[in-house]
Amino acid sequence: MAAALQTLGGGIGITLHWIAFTPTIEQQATEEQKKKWLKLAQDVAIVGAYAQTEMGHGTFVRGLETTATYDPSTQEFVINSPTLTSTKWWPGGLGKTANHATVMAQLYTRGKCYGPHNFMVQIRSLENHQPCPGVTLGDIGPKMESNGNDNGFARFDHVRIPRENMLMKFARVEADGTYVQPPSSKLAYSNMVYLRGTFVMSAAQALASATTIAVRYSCVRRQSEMKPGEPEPQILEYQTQQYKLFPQLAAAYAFWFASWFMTQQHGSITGSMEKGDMSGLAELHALSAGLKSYTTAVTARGIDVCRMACGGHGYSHASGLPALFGGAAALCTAEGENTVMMLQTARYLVKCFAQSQAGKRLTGTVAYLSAVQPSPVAGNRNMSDLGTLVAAFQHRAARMVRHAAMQMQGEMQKGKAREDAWNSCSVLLIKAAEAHVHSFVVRNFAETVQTVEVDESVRAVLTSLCQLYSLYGITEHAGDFLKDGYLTGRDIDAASSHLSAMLARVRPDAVALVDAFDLHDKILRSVLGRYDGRVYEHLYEWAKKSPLNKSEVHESYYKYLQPFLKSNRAKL
Ligand SMILES: CCCCCCCC/C=C\CCCCCCCCCCCCCCCC(=O)SCCNC(=O)CCNC(=O)[C@H](O)C(C)(C)COP(=O)(O)OP(=O)(O)OC[C@H]1O[C@@H](n2cnc3c(N)ncnc32)[C@H](O)[C@@H]1OP(=O)(O)O
Ligand SMILES: Cc1cc2nc3c(=O)[nH]c(=O)nc-3n(C[C@H](O)[C@H](O)[C@H](O)COP(=O)(O)OP(=O)(O)OC[C@H]3O[C@@H](n4cnc5c(N)ncnc54)[C@H](O)[C@@H]3O)c2cc1C
Repeated sequence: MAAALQTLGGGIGITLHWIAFTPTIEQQATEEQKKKWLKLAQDVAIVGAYAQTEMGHGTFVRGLETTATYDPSTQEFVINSPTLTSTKWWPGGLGKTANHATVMAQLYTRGKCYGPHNFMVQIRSLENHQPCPGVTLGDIGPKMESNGNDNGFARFDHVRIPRENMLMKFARVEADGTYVQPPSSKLAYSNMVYLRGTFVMSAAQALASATTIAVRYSCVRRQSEMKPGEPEPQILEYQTQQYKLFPQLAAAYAFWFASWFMTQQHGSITGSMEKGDMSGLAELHALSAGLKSYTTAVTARGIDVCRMACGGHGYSHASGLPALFGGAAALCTAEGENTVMMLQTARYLVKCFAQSQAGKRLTGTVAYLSAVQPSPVAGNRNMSDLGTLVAAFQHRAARMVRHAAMQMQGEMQKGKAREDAWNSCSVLLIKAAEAHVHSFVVRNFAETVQTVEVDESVRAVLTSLCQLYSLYGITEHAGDFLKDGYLTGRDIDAASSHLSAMLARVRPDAVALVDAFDLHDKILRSVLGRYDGRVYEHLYEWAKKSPLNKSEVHESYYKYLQPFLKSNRAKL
């Protein structure tokens, strides 16, 4: 249904109805409110947008300008866009599709502001789809990609909604205007944590799609001579092609397994929160923010590597890769801009580091920060052993977290305010947080391949993929591992040669590994990645359907080229 609506004809965007609007009702509405709106949303009897971001603010939620002012005399909230920059801007489906929106607005009652809260607002008539009184709507215009989705704008001119339209599972406003505090002010942000977690799977799926396309095409495409006089080889026989694609393939599996962990963590921690135990919220926020940032950034870069590995045809929309890249690029900005998200993870790590310095035993994804020895133990390590590789990534992350935190402490000891010290160390903090997430992904990958219930021959292939992913990470970031002598130059050389061996080891299983994603041609939408491998015939058919080929001589010839040529000839 959603796909049909989305493809029916540009301008219909129902994605956010499913991934943001409906989950917000599920997570932030009272049972009473769910009875009123949840089934309507699930049955698509209403279509919703998640309207949080404004023209002037996306990252800084506490800086949002839209207001929801409680009027006890009528028991209503007045939703208002006081400035141009308060115009809601970007929400998917807001421009032309949605007739409802959850609107994030600064809640005012009894003259006091209680910060951002979510409100259900009907924005279009259910009869004729015209904007409701006081509501101005529109599409924000063409974007880098996903132009079938009507990301829109909305302005509210003192629009009145019933008190009951404030999503009140956590915080409440009583009929007389009394504000009732939530267990945590951050619970209003809970759907962002959820959505960031789902982005890890979106990233895995996007990278799985791109590697499926590029690996399959690399088996169809033959180019050049590896040895004089021999037939042109499949381009996947070139080690450089394997070095481009197999680390991305390994990352797709790594992120797929990380998303399993994220989903399990989200379920267990939100389950505890339902019972009033908020202790897991900070770790859940840090993990979802870090994983979202890390996986989407690696995926966007990885898709472009796959695009380039397909040569000219990779640059054609026939490959499906430019669209995938555009989508994945969106994931780097949407749902929490990647830098800001990684800084959130860094904030948590600095806090945990201080706690471990004070003697607290750390648990969860940061437990290793307490356990890792500060002094490196150099020596000839077995760089093909997964345990050795995991330990190396954890040592690197612990060292970088410690270094960033100590730098910050040093800045504050010099008299800098905490915020200034934070800002002047934020590049170090970002790198430390990235190393932390990278070590989590490696550890989780290793634990998954060792425990997942599969045939031993499959486990062997997955283990090689995990070694490849880890060795690639070590060789790409060698300096981090060499810095304190934890790894030696000989270790790095050993890692490089093991990596080369893993490329050759994975080669025979590469097609099976991408086929295992089980991505139908209809999902891949790629001539290069077709399951039947009949690329060239379908590339020609695809090109012939280009709108430019509707006429043999395009109208632009008569309008522009012909007079231009004629005038130039007349000058000869
Ligand atoms: C095999 C099957 C395959 C099938 C398919 C295959 C094919 C598919 C192929 C590809 C698919 C994918 C590719 C294509 C995709 C194309 C689609 C394009 C995208 C579509 C989707 C877009 C959706 C986007 C929706 C949105 O963007 S909604 C708006 C999102 N906005 C944000 O996220 C705002 C970010 N900002 C913030 O969250 C906050 O402002 C801040 C940055 C966190 C700062 O907040 P604040 O100032 O209040 O906090 P701090 O002062 O920094 O910290 C105070 C303490 O609060 C804690 N904190 C902060 N936030 C949270 C939180 N959320 N939860 C808990 N705690 C939080 C913080 O840790 C501090 O705690 P302390 O203890 O340290 O004090
Ligand atoms: C495809 C797409 C779909 C979207 N869908 C929705 C939707 O459905 N609903 C919705 O509400 N929103 C949506 N958004 C908006 C999205 O959530 C915001 O764009 C995103 O949160 C980033 O905020 P911003 O645009 O204000 O960027 P900014 O925060 O202005 O980022 C600009 C730069 O400032 C930097 N920066 C900002 N703050 C800090 C800081 N504290 N420290 C260091 N650097 C900082 C950033 O790192 C970045 O480099 C969508 C966006 C896109 C691209």
